[in-house]
Amino acid sequence: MKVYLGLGSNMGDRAFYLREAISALKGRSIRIMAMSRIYETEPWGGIDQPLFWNQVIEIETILEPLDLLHVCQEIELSLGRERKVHWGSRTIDIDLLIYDNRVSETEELRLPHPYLEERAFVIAPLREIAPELILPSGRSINEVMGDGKVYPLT
Ligand SMILES: Nc1ncnc2c1ncn2[C@@H]1O[C@H](COP(=O)(O)OP(=O)(O)OP(=O)(O)O)[C@@H](O)[C@H]1O
Ligand SMILES: Nc1nc2c(c(=O)[nH]1)N=C(CO)CN2
Repeated sequence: MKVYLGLGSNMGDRAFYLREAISALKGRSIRIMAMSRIYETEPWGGIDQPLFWNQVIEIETILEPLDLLHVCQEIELSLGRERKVHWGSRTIDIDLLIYDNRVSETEELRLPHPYLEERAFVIAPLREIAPELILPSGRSINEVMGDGKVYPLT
């Protein structure tokens, strides 16, 4: 199944956490198919906190959505992620953005990710690796967040 994951870090060595998270995903029935560049982004959500580094990856996996979520959560924990402030600082956050054409409305797992189209820090890197993507809403990736000002590091 084709899945897009969103990664974010705004604590400590952000490059290290992004790299380690991606390398931890490998081999757990997950293949990395594409990786965006890293984008340095203003915190979204109204909390005053350090700049984020964000990245989106495309993976191929046989894991079911909840199993994949649990793998991501284990990796977050192993990299020192602590749940404190909602939308607050974190060493690493791994979100399931899109899982094939699956829709899920449970509290534990919402697919597609509920804020997908409002977050330039997700849309810009996603557009980089999937420029032809049609989002689950039926809108094309180029129609959404065209005004979001986020830039890759390199
Ligand atoms: N698509 C999804 N990807 C990751 N987690 C999800 C998803 N949908 C629901 N969740 C649930 O969201 C809960 C809270 O996640 P988390 O603490 O990472 O929130 P957050 O990063 O502060 O906010 P956001 O979910 O808006 O990025 C998790 O326990 C998880 O079960
Ligand atoms: N720029 C940016 N802002 C955020 C991010 C993130 O990854 N990048 N994650 C959040 C919690 O989900 C809240 N705000």
